[in-house]
Amino acid sequence: MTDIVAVYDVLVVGCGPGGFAAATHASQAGLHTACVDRRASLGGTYLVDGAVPSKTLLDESYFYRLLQQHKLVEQRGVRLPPARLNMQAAQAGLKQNIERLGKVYKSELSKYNVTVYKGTASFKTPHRVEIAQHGEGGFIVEAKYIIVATGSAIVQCPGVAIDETRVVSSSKALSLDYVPPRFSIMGGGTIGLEIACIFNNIGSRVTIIESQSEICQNMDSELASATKRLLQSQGIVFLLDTRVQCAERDAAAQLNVTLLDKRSQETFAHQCDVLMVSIGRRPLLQHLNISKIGLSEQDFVENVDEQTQSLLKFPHIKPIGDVTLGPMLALKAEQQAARAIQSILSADSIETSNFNFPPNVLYCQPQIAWVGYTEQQLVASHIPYQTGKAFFSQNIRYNTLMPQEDTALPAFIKVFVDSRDLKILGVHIINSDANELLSQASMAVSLGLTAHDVCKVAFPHPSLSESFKQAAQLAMADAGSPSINIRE
Ligand SMILES: Cc1cc2nc3c(=O)[nH]c(=O)nc-3n(C[C@H](O)[C@H](O)[C@H](O)COP(=O)(O)OP(=O)(O)OC[C@H]3O[C@@H](n4cnc5c(N)ncnc54)[C@H](O)[C@@H]3O)c2cc1C
Repeated sequence: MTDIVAVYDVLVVGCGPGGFAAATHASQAGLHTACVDRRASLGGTYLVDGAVPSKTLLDESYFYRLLQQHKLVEQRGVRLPPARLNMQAAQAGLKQNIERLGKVYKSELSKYNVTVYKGTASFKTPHRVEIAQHGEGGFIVEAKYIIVATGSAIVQCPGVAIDETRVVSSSKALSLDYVPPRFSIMGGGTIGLEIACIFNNIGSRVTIIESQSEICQNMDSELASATKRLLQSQGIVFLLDTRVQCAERDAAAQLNVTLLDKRSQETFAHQCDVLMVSIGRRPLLQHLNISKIGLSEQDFVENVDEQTQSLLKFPHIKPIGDVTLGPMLALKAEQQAARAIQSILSADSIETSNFNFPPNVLYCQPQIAWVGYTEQQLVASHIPYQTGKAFFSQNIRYNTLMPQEDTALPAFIKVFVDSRDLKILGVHIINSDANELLSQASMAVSLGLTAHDVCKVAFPHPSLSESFKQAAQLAMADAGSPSINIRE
């Protein structure tokens, strides 16, 4: 067997948000730590082909779209020359930014004395991992604990082969340096909708093909239908209850997509220049050779102690982030990383975080954000609730801001409270700054605050956040329940 080159307390496999957080926590706690990633740049999906490129391009493309709408800007006295878009320059700027942030990851790890290896890790024994580059035989490192933070990969669809030219993944879509005239997306979830907005903003004709009867299954139904109306008003076309059967390229390099209307059971043809497949993501364990140590993918899904992030079969192996069950979000990866390291240091002091209701944001314009129960969930769980809904059109700060596009969709914040004790159960927002507004809502839901608690707090004036307080007040006044019990 190849020699062991180093022995660590903790080896972290994968350096996305989860792996990075695990490595820095471990090293700060005095554990001898190393981290390995197979990509050229650190930062994982999040930095290289996920949140960072999608949010950057969303912002840039929205700015471009606003510049096209002279009337809005001119109302405020600004005169502009016609704006032109250079996608190659936008991509070059994005690449530079990703490289810069990748270097920040690297220098932070070096500051904390974490050894960084570049290569693909695979198990040799439960405590030994081989690190190889380009499929060549590598070297072995040994560790007392191994954190598996290898992330996720896209789910493929039979009959729709991804060639990364005409049929593309989200990673490829986010690196296109041209504007496809017709851009279609298979899947109306958050990732699909955000990328739809980018291409719609820069002038593609965008169609979303969704096999369900609604987009964004995990959203409150009022918010989901408002989102659909909003995006339709911006020009995006939705084909709901429609399934992609196959996609073939013709001699003219056009993509012919065969669609099935689930209601009529009839097939029809759809043409586009690029089709993005965005029907979900699955845990990525492919390169780890887990079968070598007698593990299966099932062990990572079903047989994990969530309190300590440990595999039941091998408690020293701790999966975190997208590779685990539940929402695939960077914040989950980071919180699980902290928990995994805490469990190594002392099983007694593990803090539990509220993962049941992570905050969610769809970064379209205006943004859609939500935390906690949806109305469907409240009804299904038989929880008595009261609702307060405040429109931002009544908010002073909102009225001092640059006018947003006329989307014919009123921006609002909706609060659900438990009728029995006025605990805030869910908050749902449409507003250009919804991501920032959601933080206080998330705090209220996680900490179990009541509408009464929120109303006792002084909010800055004028501020958008005052609408949260107003909605909480309205929820208290919603006389749905006869048995209101205000906690002091
Ligand atoms: C388009 C898009 C937009 C998104 N937007 C958001 C958002 O707005 N907010 C949010 O919270 N989340 C967002 N996400 C999800 C977020 O990116 C993930 O939840 C997050 O990256 C998961 O972190 P992780 O550390 O588990 O894995 P990753 O970030 O995927 O990192 C895993 C790393 O492990 C490496 N690796 C895999 N196998 C091996 C191996 N055998 N050896 C060595 N290295 C290996 C991979 O190369 C990768 O670098 C988005 C995702 C996508 C695709």
